[in-house]
Amino acid sequence: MRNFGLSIREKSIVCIGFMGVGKTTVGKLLAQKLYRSFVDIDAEIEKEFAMPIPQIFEVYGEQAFRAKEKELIVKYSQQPLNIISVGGGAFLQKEIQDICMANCIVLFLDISWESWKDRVHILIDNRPLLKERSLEEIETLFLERQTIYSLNHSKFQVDNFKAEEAADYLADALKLSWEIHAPQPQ
Ligand SMILES: Nc1ncnc2c1ncn2[C@@H]1O[C@H](COP(=O)(O)OP(=O)(O)OP(=O)(O)O)[C@@H](O)[C@H]1O
Ligand SMILES: O=C(O)C1=C[C@@H](O)[C@@H](O)[C@H](O)C1
Ligand SMILES: [Mg+2]
Repeated sequence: MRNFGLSIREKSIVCIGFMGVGKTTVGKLLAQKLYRSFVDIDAEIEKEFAMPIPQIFEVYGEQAFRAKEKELIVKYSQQPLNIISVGGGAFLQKEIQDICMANCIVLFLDISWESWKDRVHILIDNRPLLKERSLEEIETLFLERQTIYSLNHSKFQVDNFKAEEAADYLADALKLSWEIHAPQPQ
């Protein structure tokens, strides 16, 4: 699908960031506030394989997971008016970076390591890449991934925001930027 000519208000918004930062939680709330469709790529992948992510990794391997991740992001990023939450590793793939940067507004949800590490216990069961690692190794992965996420159009620091507050702030900021970008009446 070609989407040349989408205005900034029509472009889909892609939420990127480390596992557990809140892409799914905040992305879903943001979609409600902006009356957009919400797409969670991890959930779409689970639907396609008809099994949860840890099982996909076990049965088909990470490579098959990454291939499906790319296929789905290519599809949804070219549609207008979606809020798309991608998995924490999606932006490691150059083709995904390129297509999202070209077609969408890429929003990096950032969090400090200090805040993130308090969440590890609620995340570990469903994230195969966390299960294999010690806390020190997860911190290394967290820091390495920061470079990947630094490719974005906009960044929001979630540390001191509840999910609902973050979504409210982002919805207001986006609406304001759309007003500013809109052609002014003569
Ligand atoms: N702003 C927040 N404050 C506190 N907890 C939060 C916040 N946002 C999300 N959470 C909690 O953190 C956990 C992970 O959130 P979520 O699943 O949205 O992360 P994610 O970025 O989508 O992760 P993944 O990359 O693995 O898909 C959930 O239990 C969620 O309730
Ligand atoms: O950071 C990652 O590489 C991942 C994050 C999750 O959202 C899932 O996409 C999967 O567990 C891999
Ligand atoms: Mg998620």
